[in-house]
Order: sequence, then structure tokens, then C-alpha cells
Amino acid sequence: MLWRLFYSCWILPNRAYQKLRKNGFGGPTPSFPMGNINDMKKRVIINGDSDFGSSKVTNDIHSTVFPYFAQWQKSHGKVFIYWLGTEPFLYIADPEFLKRMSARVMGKSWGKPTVFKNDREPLFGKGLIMVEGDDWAMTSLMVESTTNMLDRWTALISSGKPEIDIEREITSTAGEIIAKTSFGISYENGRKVFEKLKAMQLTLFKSNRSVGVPFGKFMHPQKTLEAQRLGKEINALLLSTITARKKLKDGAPQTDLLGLLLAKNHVDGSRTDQKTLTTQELVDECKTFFFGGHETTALALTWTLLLLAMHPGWQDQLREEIKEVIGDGELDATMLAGLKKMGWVMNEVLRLYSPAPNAQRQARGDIQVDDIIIPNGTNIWIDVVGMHHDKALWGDDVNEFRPERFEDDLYGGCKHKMGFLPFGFGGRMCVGRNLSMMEYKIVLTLILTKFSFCLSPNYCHSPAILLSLKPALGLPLILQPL
Ligand code: HEM
Repeated sequence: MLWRLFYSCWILPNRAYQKLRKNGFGGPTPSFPMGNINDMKKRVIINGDSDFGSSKVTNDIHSTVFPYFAQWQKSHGKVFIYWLGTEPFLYIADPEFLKRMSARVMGKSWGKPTVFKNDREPLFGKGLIMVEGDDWAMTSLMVESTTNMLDRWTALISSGKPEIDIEREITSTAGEIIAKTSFGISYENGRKVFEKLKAMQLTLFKSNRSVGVPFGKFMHPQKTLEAQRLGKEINALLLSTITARKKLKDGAPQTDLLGLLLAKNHVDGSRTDQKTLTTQELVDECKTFFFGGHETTALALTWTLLLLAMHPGWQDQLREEIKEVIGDGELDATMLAGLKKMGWVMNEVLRLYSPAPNAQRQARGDIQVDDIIIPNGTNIWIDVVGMHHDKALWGDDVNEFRPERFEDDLYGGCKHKMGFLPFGFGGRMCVGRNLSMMEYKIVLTLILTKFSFCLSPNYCHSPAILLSLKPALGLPLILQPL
């Protein structure tokens, strides 16, 4: 048994590793059974350390959020192999290599690494859905939730508390928006799901991770049990929402995401044909959406408010644009395309502080890149933060906030079209990008028309990876009504 285990956990992955090495890829030396995890932990600044965070705000964040990759790049270049436990990963921060590799791959020949699917299952299940929506209904729900948030801010300011933790506020409003637009439920009902998702995110991603290590889950039994418990509770909450909606036979047609999913599927625990989802699959879709649909957009807005607080000239430029495009009238989804400068700002923020800091794939067949073969099963890790902060791709001003670089160029002047990947690439690209752009522009427009803001002296710059790229110590801003 032990030999079999050793064979499948070490000999087999090592064979794949040797194939990759024969192709000329280098990388840090792994050890059994941790791979390079101990090295990675040593280099990570742990959230909670007394010296975590800095009063100096710099956009040069690659070596803060991925210190081990920044270090290994120096010795092994932009494509190399590293190990998570007994799983070798091909690290890529070279867009040309990525382009040549993905040019040979049909959509279905890529998967997501099995090792991550297992690790993240309590959080996402196996969900993957396509997003479509009714623009008008969504706009009014987004405006309603944002207005509630801004009224709360006005009340806080009037009571003498102009300092507000923007990250917490925006995340909660983005949660309310996804709960209403996609599931037709109030934030009160959605809040339990969010609280549990957040607790699970902290349990799974805060520290002591042993992804890829055989029996790694048993090394942290409490965390594993806690994640499983939270996963079950979230499943039960979503299931009760789904069942309650199923019973609503009368009333207005249900055109939100859950209504559309239900219209096409039988929620009876069985699969009736290939196109319908089982109950568990439906619950998983909801989970993926609940999580993926609010945190990334909330972070894009949060990092935007940080950068606009530091660049008040851009606050003014955006207010001017809003006045020209929207005037004093009501916000309408068709006007949003006219907010061009806001689009450049969004792109620049997604470049400097990409909420999704990496993309992952797993080869579902041998992939040939020129005379190199990447064997079937190889895990691939694409370092989006690394590429977005690469001087060779963006020039000497790579770490400066310059939204105008997107004025005449969708790729912001990046020297390679695959060097800018905030929403991923190819057939697995983010399905919610249009929805997120709509929400981003609506929320930012409403904030900018009501308040001006600057950085609080209590702000501590703390970009860190907790699955997404977050300000780990929050974002306190001082707000002033206009
Ligand atoms: C600024 C906001 C957002 C960013 C930066 C973002 C980024 C990403 C990225 C990088 C991926 C992986 C793509 C790849 O592997 O190539 C992804 C996938 C996905 N996103 Fe987004 N996203 C955002 C907003 C949203 C929203 C609003 C929704 C839903 C309403 C959403 C739903 C999804 C889903 C369902 C997937 C597919 C997951 C899978 O393939 O496993 N995203 N997103």
C-alpha cells in the first residue's frame, strides 16, 4: 500500500516533471512531500504579523503578494516548474509562451487543476454558468442597493464619523446586488450565505495551506472539518432558497438567474436528460455565482477608490464626464457606454490590482509548443499580477496609475495582447465581465456624484492574496458630501 502510494504520489509526478525538465524548464528543487510549499510559506508575509502592511502606498505589488514567484523569476526566468506538495506546476508569466501554448489548445482540452477543484470544492462546488440578464431590471436594483449604502454614509458623516471602511461597505453592497439580481432574495436572506462563504474563505485561504500534499487535509483536521461544516450549511441555505422559489408558482415571471435556471431544470435530485442539472449541480452553480459574482467586482471598486483618493484630479475628470454623459437625469444602462474615461480607469485598476491574481489550467492532452511537449495532466499557473507589473511589457511607468494608457488601445499599450488578462483568456474567460462592468460604472457614478474622498491617515497598504487580491487591513477613507 505504502509503495503504491509513494508510486502514485511521487514517482508518477516525477516522471511528468522529468519530461518537462528535458524540455529545458528549470525551477526550485522540490522535497517530498511538501514540494516547494515550505519555501513559499517562508517568503509570504503572513496576515496578522505586526509588521504586515505599510504606510507607504506603492503600486509595485508583485514582490509583496507573490514574493516567492518574484524571487524564482530572477533565477529561473518567466516559465519554470514549482511544486505544490506532490503536484508539479508549470508557472507562466511570459505572454508569448502562453499565446503559443493556447493557440494549440481547443477549449475543452483545458481543464482546471484537479488539485484546486478538490481543495476549493466546499467554496464553489462544481458550478459553472453563463450569465445573461435584463439590463433594465438590473440597473434599477443596482441603483437601489447603492443608494441605500450612500444614505448610510451620509448618516455616518452627519453623526461626525466621516471615516468609513470602504472595503467592507462595498463588499456588502455588491453582495446585496448579486443576491437581488441573480437570486431575487433580500440581502437579509443572502447575508447568512455571505457570512458563511466569508468564514470559509478565511478558513481555506488564510494560512497553513498544504494544497497538493498527500493527506494534506489531515494535517489541518480542524480547518478541514470547519470548511466541510460550512460547505454543508451553505448548501442547506441555498437549497431552501431554491425550494422556496420552486413553490412560487404564481406571480410575475422570474427572470433573474435563479428563475432562469429553475425554468430549465427539475429540482428533484435526479437528472432527466443531459441538459438539466441535478439538485447538487444547481446548488453548486448558485455557490459559484454568489461568490464569484460579488467579491471580484467589489474589489475592483475598492482598489479604484484607493487610487482615486490618491489622484483627486481623476475624481474631477470622472465627475466632469458623468455630468456630460448623464447630467442630472436618471441613470440608464444605455448611457454607461458613454463613460469612456471611467472604462480606462477600470482597466488601469484591474491591471495594477487585478482582483483575480492568477489563472489556472490543466492540460487534458499533450500540448506541443514549437518543439516542446507539455504532457497531459500538467498543472499550469499563470501569474497575472506578474504580467501586469512587468516593465518589459508595459514600460518604465508600469507601476504608475495612468488610465490614459487605455485611451486609444484596448490593451493599454501592453507590448503583448496576452499580457493584460484581468478576466482570464480563451474559452474559460470570465462569464460575468459585462455584468461587472455595468455594476462598476453604476456604483462608481453614484459615489462620485455624492462624495469627494481622500485617504485616511489610518490607512495601511496591505495588498494580500486570500484567493482574491484584497486590502487585508481594509480601506478607510475620509468622505465629504458634495
Ligand atoms: C471585476 C470583476 C471580475 C473579475 C476581475 C473576474 C475575473 C475572473 C477570472 C480571471 C476568471 C477565470 C478566467 C480564466 O480562467 O480564464 C473568472 C471566471 C468566472 N467568473 Fe469572473 N470576474 C469578475 C466578475 C464576475 C461576475 C460579476 C460574475 C458573475 C456574475 C463572475 C462569474 C464568473 C464565473 C462563473 C467564472 C467561471 C468559473 C470557472 O470557469 O470555473 N465573474 N472571472
